Amino acid sequence: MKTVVIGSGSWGTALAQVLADNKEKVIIYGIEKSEIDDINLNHENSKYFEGVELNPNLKATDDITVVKDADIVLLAVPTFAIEGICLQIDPYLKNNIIVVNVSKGFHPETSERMSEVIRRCISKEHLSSVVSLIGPSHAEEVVIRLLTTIDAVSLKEEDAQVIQRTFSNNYLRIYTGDDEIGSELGVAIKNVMAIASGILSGLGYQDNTRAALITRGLQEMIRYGVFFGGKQQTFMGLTGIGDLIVTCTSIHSRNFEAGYQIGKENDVTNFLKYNKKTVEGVRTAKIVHKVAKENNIDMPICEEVYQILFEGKEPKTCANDLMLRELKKEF
Ligand SMILES: NC(=O)C1=CN([C@@H]2O[C@H](COP(=O)(O)OP(=O)(O)OC[C@H]3O[C@@H](n4cnc5c(N)ncnc54)[C@H](OP(=O)(O)O)[C@@H]3O)[C@@H](O)[C@H]2O)C=CC1
Ligand SMILES: O=C(CO)COP(=O)(O)O
Repeated sequence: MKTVVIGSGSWGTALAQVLADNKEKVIIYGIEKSEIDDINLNHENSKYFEGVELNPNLKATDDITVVKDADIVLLAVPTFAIEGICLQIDPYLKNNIIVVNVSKGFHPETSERMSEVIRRCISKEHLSSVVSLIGPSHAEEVVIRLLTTIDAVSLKEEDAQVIQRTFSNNYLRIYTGDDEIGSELGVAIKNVMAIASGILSGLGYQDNTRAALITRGLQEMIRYGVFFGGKQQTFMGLTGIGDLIVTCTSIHSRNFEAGYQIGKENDVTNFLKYNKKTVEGVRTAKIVHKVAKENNIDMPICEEVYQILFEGKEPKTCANDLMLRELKKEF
Protein backbone atom coordinates (compact mmCIF):
# COMPACT_ATOMS: atom_id res chain seq x y z
CA MET A 1 0.00 0.00 0.00
CA LYS A 2 1.32 3.45 -0.89
CA THR A 3 0.45 6.51 1.18
CA VAL A 4 0.85 10.11 0.07
CA VAL A 5 0.83 12.67 2.87
CA ILE A 6 -0.33 16.09 1.67
CA GLY A 7 1.31 18.84 3.72
CA SER A 8 4.94 19.10 4.82
CA GLY A 9 4.11 20.91 8.07
CA SER A 10 4.44 19.55 11.58
CA TRP A 11 1.67 16.93 11.69
CA GLY A 12 2.21 15.72 8.10
CA THR A 13 5.91 15.18 8.76
CA ALA A 14 5.38 13.39 12.08
CA LEU A 15 2.71 11.04 10.65
CA ALA A 16 4.69 10.32 7.49
CA GLN A 17 7.63 9.36 9.69
CA VAL A 18 5.38 6.89 11.56
CA LEU A 19 4.78 5.14 8.23
CA ALA A 20 8.47 5.26 7.32
CA ASP A 21 9.24 3.70 10.72
CA ASN A 22 6.63 1.02 9.95
CA LYS A 23 8.42 0.34 6.63
CA GLU A 24 5.34 1.39 4.66
CA LYS A 25 5.64 3.08 1.23
CA VAL A 26 5.16 6.79 1.94
CA ILE A 27 5.97 10.17 0.43
CA ILE A 28 5.12 13.72 1.52
CA TYR A 29 3.75 16.30 -0.95
CA GLY A 30 4.45 19.90 0.05
CA ILE A 31 4.29 23.40 -1.40
CA GLU A 32 7.26 24.78 0.52
CA LYS A 33 10.48 24.03 -1.42
CA SER A 34 12.71 24.71 1.59
CA GLU A 35 10.81 22.12 3.70
CA ILE A 36 11.01 19.52 0.91
CA ASP A 37 14.76 20.06 0.47
CA ASP A 38 15.29 19.94 4.22
CA ILE A 39 13.53 16.54 4.44
CA ASN A 40 15.23 15.04 1.36
CA LEU A 41 18.74 16.40 1.82
CA ASN A 42 19.17 16.90 5.56
CA HIS A 43 16.61 14.38 6.96
CA GLU A 44 15.18 17.24 9.03
CA ASN A 45 12.20 19.59 9.02
CA SER A 46 13.91 22.28 11.02
CA LYS A 47 11.17 24.89 10.64
CA TYR A 48 9.02 22.75 12.96
CA PHE A 49 11.41 20.33 14.70
CA GLU A 50 14.76 21.92 15.35
CA GLY A 51 17.52 19.39 15.97
CA VAL A 52 15.31 16.33 15.31
CA GLU A 53 16.80 13.80 12.91
CA LEU A 54 14.05 12.22 10.81
CA ASN A 55 13.92 8.66 9.50
CA PRO A 56 16.33 8.82 6.50
CA ASN A 57 13.87 6.85 4.34
CA LEU A 58 11.34 9.70 4.50
CA LYS A 59 11.05 11.52 1.16
CA ALA A 60 9.14 14.59 -0.04
CA THR A 61 8.13 16.09 -3.40
CA ASP A 62 6.40 19.17 -4.83
CA ASP A 63 4.82 17.15 -7.66
CA ILE A 64 1.08 16.79 -6.99
CA THR A 65 0.73 13.97 -9.57
CA VAL A 66 2.46 11.72 -7.01
CA VAL A 67 -1.07 10.92 -5.73
CA LYS A 68 -1.91 9.00 -8.91
CA ASP A 69 -0.94 5.56 -7.59
CA ALA A 70 -1.76 6.19 -3.92
CA ASP A 71 -3.92 3.72 -2.00
CA ILE A 72 -4.15 6.12 0.95
CA VAL A 73 -4.01 9.93 0.80
CA LEU A 74 -3.58 11.65 4.16
CA LEU A 75 -4.49 15.34 4.23
CA ALA A 76 -2.35 17.25 6.75
CA VAL A 77 -3.14 20.85 5.87
CA PRO A 78 -5.12 23.44 7.85
CA THR A 79 -8.92 23.27 7.60
CA PHE A 80 -9.18 26.28 5.26
CA ALA A 81 -7.05 24.43 2.65
CA ILE A 82 -8.90 21.07 2.67
CA GLU A 83 -11.51 21.91 0.02
CA GLY A 84 -8.90 23.33 -2.40
CA ILE A 85 -6.53 20.41 -2.02
CA CYS A 86 -9.33 17.85 -2.53
CA LEU A 87 -10.41 19.54 -5.76
CA GLN A 88 -6.76 19.73 -6.87
CA ILE A 89 -5.96 16.02 -6.30
CA ASP A 90 -9.29 14.51 -7.37
CA PRO A 91 -8.52 14.30 -11.14
CA TYR A 92 -5.36 12.26 -10.45
CA LEU A 93 -6.76 9.73 -7.98
CA LYS A 94 -7.36 6.09 -8.80
CA ASN A 95 -10.63 4.45 -7.70
CA ASN A 96 -11.50 3.30 -4.22
CA ILE A 97 -8.79 4.91 -2.11
CA ILE A 98 -8.93 5.82 1.58
CA VAL A 99 -8.66 9.53 2.34
CA VAL A 100 -7.39 10.19 5.86
CA ASN A 101 -8.34 13.45 7.54
CA VAL A 102 -6.25 14.73 10.44
CA SER A 103 -7.46 18.35 10.49
CA LYS A 104 -9.46 19.67 13.41
CA GLY A 105 -12.16 22.22 12.70
CA PHE A 106 -14.78 23.26 10.15
CA HIS A 107 -14.97 24.58 6.60
CA PRO A 108 -14.69 28.36 7.13
CA GLU A 109 -17.72 29.25 4.94
CA THR A 110 -20.04 26.24 4.93
CA SER A 111 -19.40 25.10 8.56
CA GLU A 112 -19.14 21.49 7.34
CA ARG A 113 -17.04 18.99 9.27
CA MET A 114 -13.86 17.85 7.50
CA SER A 115 -15.23 14.43 6.45
CA GLU A 116 -18.23 16.18 4.91
CA VAL A 117 -15.97 18.51 2.90
CA ILE A 118 -13.87 15.58 1.65
CA ARG A 119 -16.94 13.54 0.61
CA ARG A 120 -18.31 16.57 -1.25
CA CYS A 121 -15.07 17.31 -3.11
CA ILE A 122 -13.67 13.86 -3.99
CA SER A 123 -15.52 11.91 -6.70
CA LYS A 124 -17.56 8.99 -5.35
CA GLU A 125 -15.74 6.38 -7.43
CA HIS A 126 -12.35 7.54 -6.14
CA LEU A 127 -13.34 7.25 -2.50
CA SER A 128 -13.64 4.04 -0.50
CA SER A 129 -14.20 6.14 2.64
CA VAL A 130 -12.89 8.95 4.80
CA VAL A 131 -11.05 7.98 7.97
CA SER A 132 -10.39 10.68 10.57
CA LEU A 133 -7.17 9.95 12.43
CA ILE A 134 -7.59 12.17 15.47
CA GLY A 135 -6.97 12.38 19.19
CA PRO A 136 -4.49 13.74 21.75
CA SER A 137 -1.27 13.99 19.77
CA HIS A 138 1.21 16.83 19.57
CA ALA A 139 3.44 16.38 16.52
CA GLU A 140 6.45 17.50 18.58
CA GLU A 141 6.07 14.35 20.73
CA VAL A 142 5.15 11.88 17.98
CA VAL A 143 8.17 12.94 15.91
CA ILE A 144 10.48 11.90 18.77
CA ARG A 145 8.46 8.72 19.23
CA LEU A 146 6.87 9.41 22.62
CA LEU A 147 3.96 7.07 23.46
CA THR A 148 0.68 8.33 21.97
CA THR A 149 -2.84 6.93 21.42
CA ILE A 150 -5.39 8.22 18.90
CA ASP A 151 -8.52 7.04 17.05
CA ALA A 152 -9.15 6.00 13.44
CA VAL A 153 -12.81 6.98 13.01
CA SER A 154 -14.82 5.99 9.96
CA LEU A 155 -18.32 5.11 8.81
CA LYS A 156 -16.65 2.11 7.09
CA GLU A 157 -15.18 -0.11 9.80
CA GLU A 158 -12.87 -2.11 7.54
CA ASP A 159 -11.16 1.11 6.37
CA ALA A 160 -10.73 2.28 9.98
CA GLN A 161 -9.06 -1.08 10.63
CA VAL A 162 -6.74 -0.66 7.62
CA ILE A 163 -5.58 2.71 9.00
CA GLN A 164 -5.31 1.23 12.51
CA ARG A 165 -3.00 -1.54 11.26
CA THR A 166 -0.97 0.70 8.95
CA PHE A 167 -0.15 3.36 11.55
CA SER A 168 0.06 1.42 14.84
CA ASN A 169 3.47 0.56 16.27
CA ASN A 170 5.27 0.52 19.62
CA TYR A 171 4.90 4.29 20.15
CA LEU A 172 1.59 5.01 18.36
CA ARG A 173 -1.44 2.93 19.33
CA ILE A 174 -4.59 3.41 17.26
CA TYR A 175 -8.11 2.53 18.39
CA THR A 176 -11.01 2.45 15.94
CA GLY A 177 -14.28 4.34 16.24
CA ASP A 178 -17.46 4.89 14.22
CA ASP A 179 -18.90 8.08 15.73
CA GLU A 180 -17.67 10.46 13.04
CA ILE A 181 -19.89 13.32 14.23
CA GLY A 182 -19.00 13.10 17.92
CA SER A 183 -15.28 12.62 17.27
CA GLU A 184 -14.90 15.40 14.70
CA LEU A 185 -16.93 17.86 16.78
CA GLY A 186 -14.94 16.98 19.90
CA VAL A 187 -11.52 17.62 18.36
CA ALA A 188 -12.73 20.83 16.73
CA ILE A 189 -14.27 22.46 19.81
CA LYS A 190 -11.43 21.49 22.16
CA ASN A 191 -9.28 24.02 20.29
CA VAL A 192 -11.58 26.85 21.44
CA MET A 193 -11.31 25.52 25.00
CA ALA A 194 -7.50 25.45 24.66
CA ILE A 195 -7.53 29.13 23.71
CA ALA A 196 -9.71 29.78 26.79
CA SER A 197 -7.31 27.76 28.96
CA GLY A 198 -4.35 29.78 27.67
CA ILE A 199 -6.19 33.06 28.26
CA LEU A 200 -6.94 32.10 31.86
CA SER A 201 -3.29 31.13 32.46
CA GLY A 202 -2.12 34.37 30.87
CA LEU A 203 -4.42 36.27 33.20
CA GLY A 204 -2.69 34.53 36.12
CA TYR A 205 -5.29 31.92 37.08
CA GLN A 206 -3.96 28.53 38.14
CA ASP A 207 -4.93 24.89 38.66
CA ASN A 208 -8.45 25.30 40.12
CA THR A 209 -9.43 27.47 37.18
CA ARG A 210 -7.99 25.08 34.58
CA ALA A 211 -9.82 22.12 36.13
CA ALA A 212 -13.05 24.14 36.05
CA LEU A 213 -12.45 25.12 32.42
CA ILE A 214 -11.76 21.54 31.29
CA THR A 215 -14.78 20.15 33.17
CA ARG A 216 -17.27 22.81 32.09
CA GLY A 217 -15.70 22.93 28.61
CA LEU A 218 -16.37 19.21 28.23
CA GLN A 219 -20.04 19.82 29.07
CA GLU A 220 -20.23 22.39 26.26
CA MET A 221 -18.59 19.96 23.83
CA ILE A 222 -21.12 17.26 24.79
CA ARG A 223 -24.08 19.67 24.50
CA TYR A 224 -23.03 20.74 21.00
CA GLY A 225 -22.01 17.25 19.85
CA VAL A 226 -25.12 15.44 21.08
CA PHE A 227 -27.32 18.15 19.49
CA PHE A 228 -25.83 17.26 16.10
CA GLY A 229 -26.10 13.48 16.60
CA GLY A 230 -22.78 12.60 18.29
CA LYS A 231 -22.77 9.97 21.06
CA GLN A 232 -22.19 11.22 24.61
CA GLN A 233 -19.77 8.32 25.28
CA THR A 234 -17.44 9.53 22.51
CA PHE A 235 -16.70 12.67 24.55
CA MET A 236 -15.31 10.46 27.35
CA GLY A 237 -12.72 9.06 24.94
CA LEU A 238 -9.57 10.10 23.10
CA THR A 239 -11.31 12.54 20.75
CA GLY A 240 -13.18 14.15 23.66
CA ILE A 241 -11.69 14.49 27.11
CA GLY A 242 -8.34 13.09 25.86
CA ASP A 243 -7.73 15.77 23.27
CA LEU A 244 -9.24 18.43 25.55
CA ILE A 245 -6.74 17.63 28.32
CA VAL A 246 -3.67 17.54 26.09
CA THR A 247 -4.47 20.80 24.35
CA CYS A 248 -5.60 22.73 27.45
CA THR A 249 -2.47 21.80 29.40
CA SER A 250 0.42 21.48 26.95
CA ILE A 251 3.26 23.85 26.16
CA HIS A 252 3.17 22.43 22.62
CA SER A 253 -0.37 23.62 21.90
CA ARG A 254 -0.53 26.56 19.51
CA ASN A 255 -4.12 27.23 20.62
CA PHE A 256 -3.05 27.38 24.28
CA GLU A 257 -0.03 29.53 23.36
CA ALA A 258 -2.24 31.96 21.44
CA GLY A 259 -4.61 32.23 24.40
CA TYR A 260 -1.73 32.73 26.81
CA GLN A 261 -0.48 35.75 24.85
CA ILE A 262 -3.99 37.21 24.66
CA GLY A 263 -4.53 36.71 28.40
CA LYS A 264 -1.11 38.08 29.37
CA GLU A 265 -1.70 41.22 27.31
CA ASN A 266 -5.40 41.28 28.29
CA ASP A 267 -5.95 42.18 24.65
CA VAL A 268 -6.20 40.36 21.30
CA THR A 269 -4.66 43.01 19.02
CA ASN A 270 -1.03 41.82 18.86
CA PHE A 271 -2.00 38.19 18.43
CA LEU A 272 -4.28 38.96 15.48
CA LYS A 273 -1.69 41.26 13.91
CA TYR A 274 1.40 39.05 14.17
CA ASN A 275 0.35 35.38 14.44
CA LYS A 276 1.55 33.18 11.56
CA LYS A 277 0.98 29.77 13.14
CA THR A 278 -1.90 27.36 12.55
CA VAL A 279 -4.33 28.23 15.37
CA GLU A 280 -7.50 26.39 14.32
CA GLY A 281 -9.51 27.45 17.40
CA VAL A 282 -9.85 31.00 16.04
CA ARG A 283 -11.86 29.95 12.97
CA THR A 284 -13.69 27.34 15.03
CA ALA A 285 -14.80 29.94 17.60
CA LYS A 286 -16.45 31.90 14.79
CA ILE A 287 -18.29 28.87 13.40
CA VAL A 288 -19.41 27.65 16.84
CA HIS A 289 -20.70 31.15 17.69
CA LYS A 290 -22.78 31.25 14.49
CA VAL A 291 -24.10 27.68 14.60
CA ALA A 292 -24.84 27.72 18.36
CA LYS A 293 -26.79 30.96 17.94
CA GLU A 294 -28.80 29.59 14.99
CA ASN A 295 -29.69 26.46 16.99
CA ASN A 296 -30.01 27.97 20.45
CA ILE A 297 -27.23 25.86 22.02
CA ASP A 298 -25.83 27.31 25.24
CA MET A 299 -22.01 27.60 24.80
CA PRO A 300 -20.90 30.22 27.35
CA ILE A 301 -17.12 29.58 27.28
CA CYS A 302 -16.96 29.41 23.47
CA GLU A 303 -19.04 32.58 23.30
CA GLU A 304 -16.64 34.52 25.55
CA VAL A 305 -13.68 33.34 23.43
CA TYR A 306 -15.55 34.56 20.34
CA GLN A 307 -16.21 37.92 22.02
CA ILE A 308 -12.48 38.32 22.80
CA LEU A 309 -11.30 37.30 19.31
CA PHE A 310 -13.89 39.03 17.16
CA GLU A 311 -15.62 41.71 19.23
CA GLY A 312 -12.61 43.07 21.15
CA LYS A 313 -14.04 42.24 24.59
CA GLU A 314 -11.45 42.43 27.38
CA PRO A 315 -10.34 38.92 28.57
CA LYS A 316 -10.52 39.90 32.28
CA THR A 317 -14.13 41.02 31.85
CA CYS A 318 -14.98 37.73 30.10
CA ALA A 319 -13.62 35.64 32.99
CA ASN A 320 -15.61 37.79 35.42
CA ASP A 321 -18.81 37.53 33.36
CA LEU A 322 -18.51 33.72 33.22
CA MET A 323 -18.26 33.54 37.02
CA LEU A 324 -21.22 35.86 37.61
CA ARG A 325 -23.75 34.14 35.34
CA GLU A 326 -27.00 33.00 36.96
CA LEU A 327 -26.30 30.26 39.56
CA LYS A 328 -27.58 26.77 38.69
CA LYS A 329 -27.28 22.99 39.30
CA GLU A 330 -24.21 21.29 37.78
CA PHE A 331 -26.20 18.65 35.88
N1 LIG B 1 0.61 19.82 14.81
C1 LIG B 1 -0.03 18.97 15.57
O1 LIG B 1 0.47 18.54 16.61
C2 LIG B 1 -1.38 18.48 15.18
C3 LIG B 1 -2.12 19.10 14.18
N2 LIG B 1 -3.37 18.66 13.87
C4 LIG B 1 -4.17 19.30 12.85
O2 LIG B 1 -3.55 19.09 11.58
C5 LIG B 1 -3.89 20.15 10.68
C6 LIG B 1 -2.60 20.64 10.02
O3 LIG B 1 -1.83 21.22 11.06
P1 LIG B 1 -0.27 21.27 11.20
O4 LIG B 1 0.44 20.25 10.41
O5 LIG B 1 -0.01 21.31 12.64
O6 LIG B 1 -0.03 22.72 10.57
P2 LIG B 1 1.34 23.34 10.13
O7 LIG B 1 1.10 24.80 10.10
O8 LIG B 1 2.45 22.80 10.95
O9 LIG B 1 1.52 22.79 8.63
C7 LIG B 1 0.56 22.96 7.64
C8 LIG B 1 1.23 22.71 6.32
O10 LIG B 1 0.25 22.72 5.30
C9 LIG B 1 0.79 23.47 4.23
N3 LIG B 1 -0.27 23.91 3.34
C10 LIG B 1 -1.15 24.93 3.49
N4 LIG B 1 -1.98 24.98 2.43
C11 LIG B 1 -1.60 23.97 1.59
C12 LIG B 1 -2.05 23.53 0.33
N5 LIG B 1 -3.07 24.10 -0.29
N6 LIG B 1 -1.41 22.48 -0.25
C13 LIG B 1 -0.37 21.88 0.37
N7 LIG B 1 0.10 22.26 1.56
C14 LIG B 1 -0.51 23.30 2.15
C15 LIG B 1 1.55 24.58 4.90
O11 LIG B 1 2.41 25.23 4.01
P3 LIG B 1 2.79 26.79 4.28
O12 LIG B 1 3.46 26.82 5.62
O13 LIG B 1 3.71 27.10 3.14
O14 LIG B 1 1.50 27.54 4.26
C16 LIG B 1 2.27 23.79 5.97
O15 LIG B 1 3.42 23.16 5.45
C17 LIG B 1 -4.60 21.22 11.54
O16 LIG B 1 -5.98 21.16 11.33
C18 LIG B 1 -4.27 20.81 12.98
O17 LIG B 1 -5.31 21.15 13.89
C19 LIG B 1 -3.91 17.57 14.51
C20 LIG B 1 -3.22 16.90 15.48
C21 LIG B 1 -1.89 17.30 15.87
O1 LIG C 1 -4.52 18.92 18.13
C1 LIG C 1 -3.47 18.99 18.71
C2 LIG C 1 -3.08 18.01 19.75
O2 LIG C 1 -3.96 16.93 19.82
C3 LIG C 1 -2.54 20.11 18.40
O3 LIG C 1 -2.93 21.21 19.12
P1 LIG C 1 -2.56 22.68 18.64
O4 LIG C 1 -3.12 22.84 17.24
O5 LIG C 1 -3.18 23.60 19.63
O6 LIG C 1 -1.05 22.78 18.64
